[in-house]
Amino acid sequence: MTVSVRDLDVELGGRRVLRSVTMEVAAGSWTAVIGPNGAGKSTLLRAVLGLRDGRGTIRISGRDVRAMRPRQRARLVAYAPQSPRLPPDMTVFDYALLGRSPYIPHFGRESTHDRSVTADVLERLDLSGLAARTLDQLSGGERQRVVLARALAQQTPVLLLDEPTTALDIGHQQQVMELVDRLRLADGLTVMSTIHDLTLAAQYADRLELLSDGRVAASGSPADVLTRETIAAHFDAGVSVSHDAEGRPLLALERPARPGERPARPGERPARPGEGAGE
Ligand SMILES: Nc1ncnc2c1ncn2[C@@H]1O[C@H](COP(=O)(O)OP(=O)(O)OP(=O)(O)O)[C@@H](O)[C@H]1O
Repeated sequence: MTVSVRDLDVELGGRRVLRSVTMEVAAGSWTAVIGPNGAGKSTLLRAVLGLRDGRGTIRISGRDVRAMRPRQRARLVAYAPQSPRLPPDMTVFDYALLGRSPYIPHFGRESTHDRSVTADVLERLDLSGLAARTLDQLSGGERQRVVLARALAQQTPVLLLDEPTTALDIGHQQQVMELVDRLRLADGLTVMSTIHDLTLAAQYADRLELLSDGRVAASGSPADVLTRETIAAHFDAGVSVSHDAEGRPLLALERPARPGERPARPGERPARPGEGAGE
C-alpha cells in the first residue's frame, strides 16, 4: 500500500518540527528516513501513524489516516517505536501477543491462530527461548527485538520502524533487516524506517528521504543522497563514500586532520606526522 504525505506541517511545543514535508512511499518499497538528531524523523513516523496533528494530508492507499478508526488503522499500519515504555511484569509472549489486538474481538480472547502467529514471529526473531521471561529481565537488544516482534505480529501491510537496530549487535542487525526485507518481498509490505546507520540504510532501502530541520533536504536512491557533500552539509560529518558491487554507498568516517598533519584529500586517510616524506 502506498503511503503518501503531502505538505505536512507539525508543531510541537509551539515550534514547527515538520515543514511542508511531501513524500510518496511506493507500495512494497522500503524508504529510510535519515537525518541528524532532532530533524523530525520520529515525528514523521508518528504522524503517519495518526498520532500527530498537523496541517497537510497523510494517506495510506488513498485513505486519510486521521479519519480512520484506531482499530481499522491498526490493521493497516504497525509501528515499532524507538524506546517505548514496557510493562515490566509482562512476559515476552504476552507483549508480542498485543500485536494481535486489532484482530481480537472486544471482550473476546485471542484465538489459536493469534497465538501461533505470535510464536512464529518470536521464533523468527530468535526470541522463543525468552517467551516466558518478563520484560524487565531482558537486555537492551532483546527488548528491541520484542518491540519489533509485537509490530510484526500485527501483520499489517505497512510497517513503520523507528531506529530498529540501534541496540543490536551486528548479527542481530543483519537478522532483523533481512527478516523485514524478506517479509517485504514475500508479502509486499511497505516499510518506512528511520535509521542512523547510513550504510545499513543504503543496503536495504530503495529510497532515502533526508530530513534536516523539519524539511526534506534530499531524496532519491541511496547513491544519489549519500554523497560526501550532502553528509557534510546536513550532519556536519566528514566521511568517505565508496560503493559496493551493486553501487550501494559504503560510508566511513574520516577523522579531521590534527595539528602537524597534512589535510586528507577526499577518500584518503589523513597522513600522520612522519608519513608522506617530502611533503
Ligand atoms: N512532545 C514534544 N514537544 C515538544 N517538542 C518535541 C516533542 N517531541 C519532539 N520534539 C522536538 O521535535 C524535534 C524533532 O523531534 P524528533 O524526535 O522527531 O527528531 P528525530 O529526527 O527523530 O531525532 P533523533 O534522531 O534524535 O531521534 C526535536 O527538536 C524535538 O526536541
